[in-house]
Amino acid sequence: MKVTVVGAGNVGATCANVLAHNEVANEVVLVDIKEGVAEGKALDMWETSPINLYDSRITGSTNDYEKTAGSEVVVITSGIPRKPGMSRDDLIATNAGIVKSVTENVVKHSPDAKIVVVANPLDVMTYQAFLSSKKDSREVFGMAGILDTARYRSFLAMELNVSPKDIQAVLMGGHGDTMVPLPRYTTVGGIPVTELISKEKLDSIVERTKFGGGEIVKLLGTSAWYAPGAAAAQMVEAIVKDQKRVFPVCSWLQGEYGMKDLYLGVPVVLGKNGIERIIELDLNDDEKGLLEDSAKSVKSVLEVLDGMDI
Ligand SMILES: NC(=O)c1ccc[n+]([C@@H]2O[C@H](COP(=O)([O-])OP(=O)(O)OC[C@H]3O[C@@H](n4cnc5c(N)ncnc54)[C@H](O)[C@@H]3O)[C@@H](O)[C@H]2O)c1
Ligand SMILES: O=C(O)C[C@H](O)C(=O)O
Repeated sequence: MKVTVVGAGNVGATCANVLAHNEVANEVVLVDIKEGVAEGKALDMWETSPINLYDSRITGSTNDYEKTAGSEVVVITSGIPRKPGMSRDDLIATNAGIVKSVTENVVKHSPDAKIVVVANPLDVMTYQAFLSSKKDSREVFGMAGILDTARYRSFLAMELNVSPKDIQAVLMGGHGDTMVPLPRYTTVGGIPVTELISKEKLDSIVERTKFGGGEIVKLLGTSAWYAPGAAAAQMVEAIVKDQKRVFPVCSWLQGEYGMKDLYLGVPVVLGKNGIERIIELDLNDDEKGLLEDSAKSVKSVLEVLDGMDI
């Protein structure tokens, strides 16, 4: 079973490495537009197989989509990352065209693939892939919620000095600074987090989470890749192993949460058919207000996309 990762940069290469290392797929194909980069990184990864003891085959290709034919899942990471001082939305002018052409090539060779979009601005790039793929919306979705929730969970684990494994949380909304971590749906080994931490501390962790991407950009001069690559690989694993994992995923809403014709992060069941079910939580008025603000922010970027000639 084959999985393709398009974009052999920081996120794509990390994702491919996790997929091969964890034997999620027996064939991983890495594609990039830059001559030799995907081949070189794939070869370097394959040379770790005798050390790390895996046998997933990993190969690279410079823009030859024939090699991706018949992929079960395709992860689209191709696109420029932001630099300090930029917002994710500033990337739309370059990335919309890249996502469009890559999606068309992907679908031509793997018409049945589930497509996981990673390029930013995430919610709008996922919509672009949906438009360009002409596929069922349950088969085209975006990765952001697993990453954002992981940041939230990791910050809580540091603060409480507990294992991150024991922290469960829900985070919804767009992948921007208006994302909505939900303390009411956050538990530590089954205990509501609000019983273990002061409101002030929890509020500051929620704020840090919302700006978690920017925190890394400021430190590195480019955006994160270890956690994003691992998060995308976790989505691939849920699909190819039909795990029915419950994750926040950027999904096409058709009335859920009172929203229509919009990609936004919501909890879903992820399995072999892609998004198998959207879970609707009974949000309180404050939570609904925050989700609506986040949707508004995504819609303003969608308007930019609508005005573009790509
Ligand atoms: N959704 C998320 O949570 C999340 C997290 C991290 C990064 N991102 C986004 O993912 C994207 C990639 O980030 P990165 O750090 O890996 O960037 P990067 O610059 O390291 O890698 C991007 C790669 O895409 C390739 N590329 C560009 N156009 C292409 C095309 N038409 N076909 C194939 N390959 C092409 C480039 O050559 C480059 O190797 C960015 O848009 C970034 O903002 C999203
Ligand atoms: O912050 C970015 O620009 C990249 C990504 O969306 C992230 O959250 O790490």
